[in-house]
Amino acid sequence: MSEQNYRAFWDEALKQIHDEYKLKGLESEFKLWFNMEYVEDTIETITVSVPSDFMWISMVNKGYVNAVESKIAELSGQNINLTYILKKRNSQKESESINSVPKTATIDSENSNISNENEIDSEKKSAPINSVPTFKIHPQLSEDYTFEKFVKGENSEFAYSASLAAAKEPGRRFNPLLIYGGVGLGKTHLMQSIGNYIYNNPPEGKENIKICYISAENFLNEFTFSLRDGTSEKFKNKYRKLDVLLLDDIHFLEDKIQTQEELFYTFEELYRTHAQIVFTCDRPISELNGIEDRLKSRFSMGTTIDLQPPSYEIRKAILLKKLEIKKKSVPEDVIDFIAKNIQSNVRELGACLDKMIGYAELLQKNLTIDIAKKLLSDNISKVSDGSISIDTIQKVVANHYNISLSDIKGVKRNKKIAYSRHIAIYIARILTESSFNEIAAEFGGKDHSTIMHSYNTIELQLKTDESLNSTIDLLIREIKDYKKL
Ligand SMILES: Nc1ncnc2c1ncn2[C@@H]1O[C@H](COP(=O)(O)OP(=O)(O)OP(=O)(O)O)[C@@H](O)[C@H]1O
Repeated sequence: MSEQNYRAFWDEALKQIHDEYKLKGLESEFKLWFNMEYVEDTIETITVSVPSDFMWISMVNKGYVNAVESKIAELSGQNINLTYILKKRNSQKESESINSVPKTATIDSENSNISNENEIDSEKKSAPINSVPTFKIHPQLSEDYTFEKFVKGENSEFAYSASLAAAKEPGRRFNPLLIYGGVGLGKTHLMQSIGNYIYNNPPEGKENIKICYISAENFLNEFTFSLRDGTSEKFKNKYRKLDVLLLDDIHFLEDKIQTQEELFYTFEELYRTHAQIVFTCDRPISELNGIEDRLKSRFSMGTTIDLQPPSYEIRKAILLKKLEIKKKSVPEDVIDFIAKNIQSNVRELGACLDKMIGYAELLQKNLTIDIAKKLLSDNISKVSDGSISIDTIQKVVANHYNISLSDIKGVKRNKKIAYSRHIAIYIARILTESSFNEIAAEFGGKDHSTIMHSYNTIELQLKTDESLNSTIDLLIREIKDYKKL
């Protein structure tokens, strides 16, 4: 079935549902619950964009997604699943700016040995940096995550090569592929690069290749909804017939026994059919708790890659690459300063760079080392100051939210207490070098995945909530001042 055919059914289904709601005087309900936009389709799936993960889960929960699927089935005679991506907030692509990079300020000769361009078949580039019209965008993959945009260093050499090999020969030599390592080191970037490469260079005879990228958390959610809605057959069909499964953050499945069982059978079927399977995890499989042995053995039966933090040279190269992509410039000594001080998390490295660029553009100022020191003081102490204790963080956050210290460490689920606890856990993770397990021990011996969930909740919210950003900045200042007293 061609894209155009499904598109027509989609339009007609939405029109008919809209008419039914109009008739009942429920126009605003329609606007709220059918706020989905068609993106593209494959043989069995239509991808739509929605405003948020929460919105999608509610649409599924309340049966609106099912209503659209049924209407399309009624009109087309085909069982088509809806799947979603998030609506892009604004169309990126800053093509010009006050700081547009002079040609000489892109990756320089000093770093040219770490360019990846020559390693990717010159005639089959999956995602050239300067956007090329032929690059096909997969609805679940970010076009920013390609091999060309990944800076390879000694920390990631094997990870990069194995991922590229898996992408070139899916389902063959590196299958399954497991990439593990700390937060923000590029696991998702490599995983999605594999997806983007295969999507743009499918093996012969596989032009309609079925690729699915999903976080383990969303896999679990979708599976749970399918059980509740009696659509588990549909779920099985969707995942067991894939050509490529990219499952991110499998540590999330600790103690989720039923989902593990489903994943086990999905794995067996995909492996049998030579589908390419890629997993990421925040630690070695041997350190996962609450995962069945048979699944652990499947996770690690192929190639396992340990992604380490990058060296200073690579951090600098990553910053330069990001500037090249954004077509921006920042003075070399400022780049040096960021690369020297932000050591363990590439995501934070990028965030610091964005902060500097944003400042320079907003105030139309030239960046200097002094401005950099001031602007990044919070980030820098996050990694260099090992003297802040979790106890101090708990006290300051508890005091800020006017709750007791025992509550912040305890198990009460009252909204205010649980939220303050999430924030304290998030700050503990970024201000100290404690692992999730160490933080768990300081919060009354909670499960490590509970701590990770708290961290992820706040991290996600920070992406869209400006006032939470200010609150966290304020708390960090209070914590540092507390330390000085
Ligand atoms: N070697 C690299 N070259 C270029 N960019 C990189 C590199 N490593 C990481 N990044 C960038 O850092 C950011 C974080 O990477 P990513 O999300 O892949 O990390 P992760 O290991 O999956 O993190 P998490 O543990 O939080 O899931 C992304 O913007 C990614 O593009």
